[in-house]
Amino acid sequence: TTPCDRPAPPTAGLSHDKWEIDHSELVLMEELGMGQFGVVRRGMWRGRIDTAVKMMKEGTMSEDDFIDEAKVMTKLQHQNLVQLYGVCSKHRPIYIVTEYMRHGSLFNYLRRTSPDQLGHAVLLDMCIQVCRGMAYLERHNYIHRDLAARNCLVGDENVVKVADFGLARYVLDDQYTSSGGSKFPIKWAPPEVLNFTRFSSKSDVWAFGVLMWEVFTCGKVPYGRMTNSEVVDKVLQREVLEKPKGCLNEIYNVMRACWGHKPEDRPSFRVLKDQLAVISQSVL
Ligand SMILES: CN(C)c1ccc2c(c1)CCN(c1cccc(-c3cc(Nc4ccc(C(=O)N5CCOCC5)cn4)c(=O)n(C)c3)c1CO)C2=O
Repeated sequence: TTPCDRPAPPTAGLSHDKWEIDHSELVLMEELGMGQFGVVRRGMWRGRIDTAVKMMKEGTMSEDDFIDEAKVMTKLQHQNLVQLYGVCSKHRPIYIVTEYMRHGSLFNYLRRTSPDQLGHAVLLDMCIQVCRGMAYLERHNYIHRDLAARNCLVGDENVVKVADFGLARYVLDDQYTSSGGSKFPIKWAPPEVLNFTRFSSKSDVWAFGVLMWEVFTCGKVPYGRMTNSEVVDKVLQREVLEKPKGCLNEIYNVMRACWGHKPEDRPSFRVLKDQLAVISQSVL
């Protein structure tokens, strides 16, 4: 009998775990930039699906731990999260294959897009989209650990999605992972992270407040040219970022709520989402 008549053996498909992508199904294209783990290129998957492919540079990532985590990450699905499609882990370098976002990072998009195209309604909507993605992660007890405009991506019609959530745990470069390191995201870190590297969804909320400041300044660098140790002193002395020029008081008040000194002083993303929706409907 032809094989298609016989029912597939129960093990069919299990050998190829569904998060495992076959190299032969990917056609690599132009470089998109350089990340924590090395080069990222655009890729075409199965002839028609636009993807971004991170090619893991040796020694940049704890690979086995990540491959275990990839199973969990592929299950995190939301319209404001950059979707992890899967990994090519059968040989080195490992590939991480995700959804492709045409306009690149939110930070660069804010800086290169003219101000008249970025009215306050658009800026607030971008913050609301990031907040929706983060509220989904919060609901799934998933901590980003490096939320910032540089780690969000922009698609068509000003769609914004949160990217690279949870990857900070797999970076091997201790200049990035230790709070004293030159690459640690000090300007997005709350007091309990500066003092004890105690990450939580409430430390993500602090970072979200800084991301809102980045958005409403159209891509300025928080605390300007201050050194990391100057920023640490300011934050521990409860000084916060100033109101962006022209920013509505209601919107700045939300940023300041995200910068509550203690984690319990800060709202959850769930509460933030509702607060931002009210502002969006009433004043804009
Ligand atoms: C540990 N943490 C927090 C990490 C780990 C790795 C990475 C990051 C953080 C963030 C940076 N990063 C990284 C590096 C390189 C690419 C991507 C990256 C870039 C994309 N898209 C684009 C599209 C266009 C352009 C572009 O060149 N332009 C210029 C012309 O006008 C349009 C925009 C750039 N990127 C994209 O879709 N993904 C999914 C990832 C990403 C994001 O993924 C990483 O790979």
